[in-house]
Amino acid sequence: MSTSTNPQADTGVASPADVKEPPTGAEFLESLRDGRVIYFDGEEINDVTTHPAFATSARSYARMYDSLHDPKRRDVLTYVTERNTRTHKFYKMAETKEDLYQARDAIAEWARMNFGALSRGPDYKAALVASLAADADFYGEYAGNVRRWYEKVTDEVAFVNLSLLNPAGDRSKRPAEQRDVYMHVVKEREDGIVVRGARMISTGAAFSQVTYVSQYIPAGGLADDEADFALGFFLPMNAPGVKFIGRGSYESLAKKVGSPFDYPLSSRFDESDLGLVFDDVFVPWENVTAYRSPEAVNGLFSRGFAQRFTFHAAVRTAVKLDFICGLLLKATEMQGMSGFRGVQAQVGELIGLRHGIWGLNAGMIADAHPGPGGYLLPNTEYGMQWRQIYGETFTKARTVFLNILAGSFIQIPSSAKDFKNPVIRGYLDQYWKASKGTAEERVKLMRIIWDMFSTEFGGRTEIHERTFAGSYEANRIETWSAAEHRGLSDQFRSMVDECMSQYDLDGFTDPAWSSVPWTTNAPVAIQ
Ligand SMILES: Cc1cc2nc3c(=O)[nH]c(=O)nc-3n(C[C@H](O)[C@H](O)[C@H](O)COP(=O)(O)OP(=O)(O)OC[C@H]3O[C@@H](n4cnc5c(N)ncnc54)[C@H](O)[C@@H]3O)c2cc1C
Repeated sequence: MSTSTNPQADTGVASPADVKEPPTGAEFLESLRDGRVIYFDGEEINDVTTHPAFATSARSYARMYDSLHDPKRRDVLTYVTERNTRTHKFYKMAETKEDLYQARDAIAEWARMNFGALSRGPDYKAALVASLAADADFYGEYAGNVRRWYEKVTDEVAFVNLSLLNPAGDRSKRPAEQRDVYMHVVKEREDGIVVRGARMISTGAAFSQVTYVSQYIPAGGLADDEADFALGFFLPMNAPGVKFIGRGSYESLAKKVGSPFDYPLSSRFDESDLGLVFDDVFVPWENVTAYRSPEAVNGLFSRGFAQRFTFHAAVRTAVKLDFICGLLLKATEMQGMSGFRGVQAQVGELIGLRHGIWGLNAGMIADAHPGPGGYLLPNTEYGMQWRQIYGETFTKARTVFLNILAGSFIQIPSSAKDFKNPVIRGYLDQYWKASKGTAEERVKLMRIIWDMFSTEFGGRTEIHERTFAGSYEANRIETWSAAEHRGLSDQFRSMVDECMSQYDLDGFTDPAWSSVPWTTNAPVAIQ
């Protein structure tokens, strides 16, 4: 990898020492050719950089890596660590609010490159490794592994895949009753452990360089007697016995039935969601961060990861809402609707929802609080609220588009080829045009909106935005439990106690009110 002069090490001392630069896009793509096993469409594939289901989306991530070297973007995106490595700013464990502002801007810069479509770039996993490292001592004998993996992932800007959820299986049963499905340890060896079972979904797995596996049991966590399931470890994507099972590819669908003009998002921002099977996989001790410890595994979420991942997600989704607002503004202007009061009210409502997400993110920084290791965590409460409202916000946005654009969605010709046929084009140019825009411009815009909300890619987008950060119920239960743990609920209760202490059966107890004579025959003015 290339080196260059270091202008801005985070030691604060300008140093002429050589900086280890991040991977380029080409180096990133090369790293994915590691022989990993992905089952897709009835076959085993090993090279996602050439396979039609993944290759174009892989370039969207490569572009992000290249941007780390772009002189126009580098200062917004990167900082230089004390190890003299250049990396994305969100890997930094925040010491000041300024660190969080800088992280916000770096996350937003990357998110704008894909219009908020790629939810799990390497920066999302920075939320994970930095929260682990800030809290390394919590992992006891594995603290050294936690620190070493943090440094490795940070210095290499490694794309980490995160797998926390068990397959749907039978939700009425505890993990111990589902050993045949849920991943757990089956053997302890001198040099490591052997694990077996499956995991639900890993977004971005096809493009990741390493997997982190732990456990998240919504709204409660693992019990003490479920230690076989209480594991945390890093694993190379090509570890023997690891099998990934892909869902349908929207990129591949776009290639089969259309063109980038027809599927402008599906065709290049399909971030992939792969199921994971561990077919007796060996994990060496040096990769383990938690072993048979429900306490360590349950702690991951609340002790930093929840705060940092919701911070990342709030920025990414706020950028996405910027884009969605732009789509709505352009579509309503193009079709002569923007002067209608009812339309203005709906556009205004959507813009307001967008403000709400940016505002929550600003609150996460303004009201950041100390977390493990003394590092600053984005505010817990605003992060929890982002989890609750963003899914509904996305669905609301979709509803606004359906209400306003209605039949325009369907008045989209079958493919870009129609514009290339002079006979069809003649009719389209005449009858498919908008009040402000040619037929081609109008269809081009409608195709983005349709892809955002209503293609197979759009359907996946909605379920993703509603639940990737937890189920509807878990998101709300955890807001309640965080309020209990952080003393907020006691504050709420004490306000009620104060109110109730101001009067009793004999009247007001507080002199502010009790000093006024209480007359039961006070006149009631009726007008
Ligand atoms: C597109 C997408 C990408 C994802 N990417 C990732 C990823 O990269 N990594 C990862 O680890 N996970 C990922 N997930 C998983 C995601 O975190 C979960 O889907 C989410 O937490 C919801 O879990 P679930 O579908 O298992 O819902 P469940 O937990 O099954 O809950 C669904 C509903 O069932 C009910 N319910 C379930 N269990 C109980 C119970 N015990 N008691 C009472 N009621 C119950 C509740 O009403 C709940 O709202 C992804 C999900 C999606 C949709």
